[in-house]
Amino acid sequence: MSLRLSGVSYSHPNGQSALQAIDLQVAAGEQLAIIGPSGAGKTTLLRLLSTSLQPVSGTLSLLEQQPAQLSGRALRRLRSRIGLIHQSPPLPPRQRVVTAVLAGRLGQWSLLRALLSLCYPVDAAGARQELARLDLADKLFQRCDQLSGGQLQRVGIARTLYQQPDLLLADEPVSAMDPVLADHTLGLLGAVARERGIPLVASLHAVDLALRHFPRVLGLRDGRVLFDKASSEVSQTDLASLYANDSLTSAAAPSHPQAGALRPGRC
Ligand SMILES: Nc1ncnc2c1ncn2[C@@H]1O[C@H](COP(=O)(O)OP(=O)(O)OP(=O)(O)O)[C@@H](O)[C@H]1O
Repeated sequence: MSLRLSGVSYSHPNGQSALQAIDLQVAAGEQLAIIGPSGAGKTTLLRLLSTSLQPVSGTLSLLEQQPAQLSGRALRRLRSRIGLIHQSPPLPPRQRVVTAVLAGRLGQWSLLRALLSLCYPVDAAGARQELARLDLADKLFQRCDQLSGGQLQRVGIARTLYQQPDLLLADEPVSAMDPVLADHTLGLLGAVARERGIPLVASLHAVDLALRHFPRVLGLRDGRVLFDKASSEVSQTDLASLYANDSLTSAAAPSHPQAGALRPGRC
């Protein structure tokens, strides 16, 4: 099993609980979308899976290793095998796109090669190839601060694909893209994961994209798994329960008599 969580809980340092008793298993080659309302814990879960956070309780196993038990060096090696696509990629504004993409392999290169790559692109052809798959080859030598939000998101994706990870994670990877690009990009991520036989786990706000591109969907609400099933089995009732917002519904109730239609079980 590529990824296994047993009874995993996480609270932020200020005491805010974000995840409670999560059980989850994802096998090599599986593709899972995480959906749920704002604040449900989707980003927190992905940060645990990328080892940037540690569970406060429960056990987490990634690529057959338990991050909590690894030495600093072994943890760095594990991290170099996990690719996380960020909603807003943390790219230095003045950095050239080619350098940003090549940085995907910094964790795998020798110190000398990594330093060289920061000064001079050691594999511009490789970076161009990844960018071309995202229709961005013409931006190879442009600066990151000269790109749109959707273009930056694609540079972040090219960087993670260039990394060639064994576990592919994505946090709202297409939130800044138009519908056609979003569809193309999710199709590409799915195809890459399939070709390489690696797991893909992505959080998405666009439920239609999650259901269309992912065979399995996990609904997260208030830090708990509400459902985890084949996308073909996700019902309108599941979605109504997942996204029910009692405070918005009751706030709207006095002036909008129809607001009751938003309540679970009425859709
Ligand atoms: N750094 C932090 N410190 C304290 N609480 C946090 C922090 N980051 C997130 N939280 C809280 O943890 C919970 C889960 O947040 P998380 O960002 O994982 O949700 P999300 O499902 O990704 O939301 P969104 O869809 O809005 O991005 C929320 O209650 C949030 O307020």
